Amino acid sequence: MAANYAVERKIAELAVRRASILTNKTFHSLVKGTVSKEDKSPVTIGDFGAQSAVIGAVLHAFPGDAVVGEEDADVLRQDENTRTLVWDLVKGAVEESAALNGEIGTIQTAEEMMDLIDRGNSEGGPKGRIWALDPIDGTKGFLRGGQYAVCLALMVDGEVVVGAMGCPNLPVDPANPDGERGVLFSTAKGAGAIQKPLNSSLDVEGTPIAMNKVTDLSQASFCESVEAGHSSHGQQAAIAKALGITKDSVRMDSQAKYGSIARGDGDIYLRLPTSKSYQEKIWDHAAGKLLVEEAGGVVTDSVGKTLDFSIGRTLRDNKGVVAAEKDVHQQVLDAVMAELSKASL
Ligand SMILES: Nc1ncnc2c1ncn2[C@@H]1O[C@H](COP(=O)(O)O)[C@@H](O)[C@H]1OP(=O)(O)O
Ligand SMILES: [Mg+2]
Ligand SMILES: [Mg+2]
Ligand SMILES: [Mg+2]
Repeated sequence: MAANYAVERKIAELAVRRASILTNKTFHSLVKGTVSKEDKSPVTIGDFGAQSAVIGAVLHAFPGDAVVGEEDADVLRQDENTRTLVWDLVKGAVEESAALNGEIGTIQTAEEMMDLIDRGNSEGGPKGRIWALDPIDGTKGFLRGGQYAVCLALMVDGEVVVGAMGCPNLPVDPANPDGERGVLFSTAKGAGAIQKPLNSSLDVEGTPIAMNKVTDLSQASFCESVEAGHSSHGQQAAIAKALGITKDSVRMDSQAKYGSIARGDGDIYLRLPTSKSYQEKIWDHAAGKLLVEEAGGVVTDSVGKTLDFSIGRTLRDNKGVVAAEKDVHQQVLDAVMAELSKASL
């Protein structure tokens, strides 16, 4: 029988939830009011804190696993002020989440916190159990008070089998954008995808999510990056035109885009390369890709190749992302390839 990874999925949910408590606190205590300054530290603090909160939980449950995490603790080891700030936040979030989350491993000292952050140093690869972690995905969104996500996935022998994503600023009900915020998405291969409020009690199963069935592509809508440097808005507009799409794109930062289309809030996510040299990172796509697939979608790169998570910390053999409901993915991909063939990238 195929493994169902139910325990890993549960731990991933709890880990991401603990880190989301921390990033939320970081925003409210440090970021607000500093956004206009050229000060990167608030987001850096959130990144470090969230990485230790997640890795601590993952390795408490699965001590033999490896982790590919975006950050390392070099700065914290050198800079005592930043270290103290991060440690205060981590201590607080670990205590606060213990009541909500049950026992997912404490973090006792600042040293232990830094060691946990540095356990994210796996080189990835095709063998064994490797977690991919983006402690704050969408740093620009985080600083704006917009969308960002804590993203965690488990890969086994190079294949993504579990994904969890905390989106603290995403409305629970897309039809009620001013209502409760904070969504936890999770998925496991073959088991579908769910969402639940981030602050749900432990026994809440969550609501299954599914992509919209698109019968007429001209009625579809795109979810795209806010940042023009991350995905070409001009080419996206040309592709929309070729497909007869007239609805405005929904723009948001981070992998919340994958979560949004997975729950039918938007239909298509394109990431169109803006430079030849940028290599997408595995932690920027692993959880989101499985969420979309388990909600009825297909995810490829911009020439139709599957995303290859087995070759290290990056997706260096892939260019861009095309995510859409499975029955229309090919049609969207054809329009993408036609448009990109016009460019000299
Ligand atoms: N030139 C680039 N092209 C594509 N993605 C990028 C580029 N530079 C940074 N990113 C990554 O895009 C992700 C968020 O993009 P978006 O919110 O637009 O989808 C982040 O993970 C960010 O990395 P980083 O986390 O290092 O900032
Ligand atoms: Mg990222
Ligand atoms: Mg990040
Ligand atoms: Mg970053």
